[in-house]
Amino acid sequence: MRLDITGLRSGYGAGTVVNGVDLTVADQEVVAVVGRNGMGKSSLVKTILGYLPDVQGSVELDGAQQCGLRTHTITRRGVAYAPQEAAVFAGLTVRDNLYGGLRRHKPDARTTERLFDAFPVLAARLDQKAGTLSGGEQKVLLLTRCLLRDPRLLVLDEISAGLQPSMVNAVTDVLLAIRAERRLTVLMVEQNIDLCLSLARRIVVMKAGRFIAEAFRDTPDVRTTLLGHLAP
Ligand SMILES: Nc1ncnc2c1ncn2[C@@H]1O[C@H](COP(=O)(O)OP(=O)(O)OP(=O)(O)O)[C@@H](O)[C@H]1O
Repeated sequence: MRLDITGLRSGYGAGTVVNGVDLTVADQEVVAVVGRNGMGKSSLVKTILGYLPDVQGSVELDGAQQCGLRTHTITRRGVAYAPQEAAVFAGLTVRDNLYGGLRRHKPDARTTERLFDAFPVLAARLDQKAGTLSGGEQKVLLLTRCLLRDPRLLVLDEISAGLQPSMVNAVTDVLLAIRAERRLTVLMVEQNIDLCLSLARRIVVMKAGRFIAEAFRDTPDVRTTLLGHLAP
């Protein structure tokens, strides 16, 4: 799925937070968005998903306009979103969090096996309440819930936040494998530069609601350049 964003502006009440974003993510491309805290990254992805009410500009998925559509319509078109906050249904079981709302869609068997191999805690605790999982485990529950839906565009907001290093490695491996197998397009907001460089060839830097720089994985010193943009 191709994502085209043009002149996107949004905010909360009178305050503009996303202030003129242009971005194209090609079909099956992975693009990472980095930036310091409060620069509008989460607001950008929430705008794409239809969560913010007052939006100017354009968001197209495979050429079809999404601005003004409700979130459930956008997700039904093949977009899956893992928000920054671990937004699980704490009182429901892990199983119901993973499979609830899937209706007739049957998750791909190979993808399911891969996810349970990577995150054995989910398989082991299918019948326990999701609220009993640790914060990091809840993040991988959200990621797994997204991937079982076989999305065409996966939107991740700081999936690595709160994860221990071994879990970050597992997330990286799973995303690399499933992206290639299921031909996913990925837009990821991320603070972990190493994770960005493992998954994305292109990384854009957001500051005060705009993209101010773009970097490519193969460029010499790209890690240092990106860390420079994140420095206080
Ligand atoms: N619901 C809200 N109501 C009002 N202002 C908000 C709301 N959510 C975010 N903001 C403000 O919008 C600005 C951008 O926040 P946003 O969360 O999009 O940034 P971010 O780059 O994702 O930061 P972080 O990395 O800390 O999550 C901040 O000034 C924030 O306080």
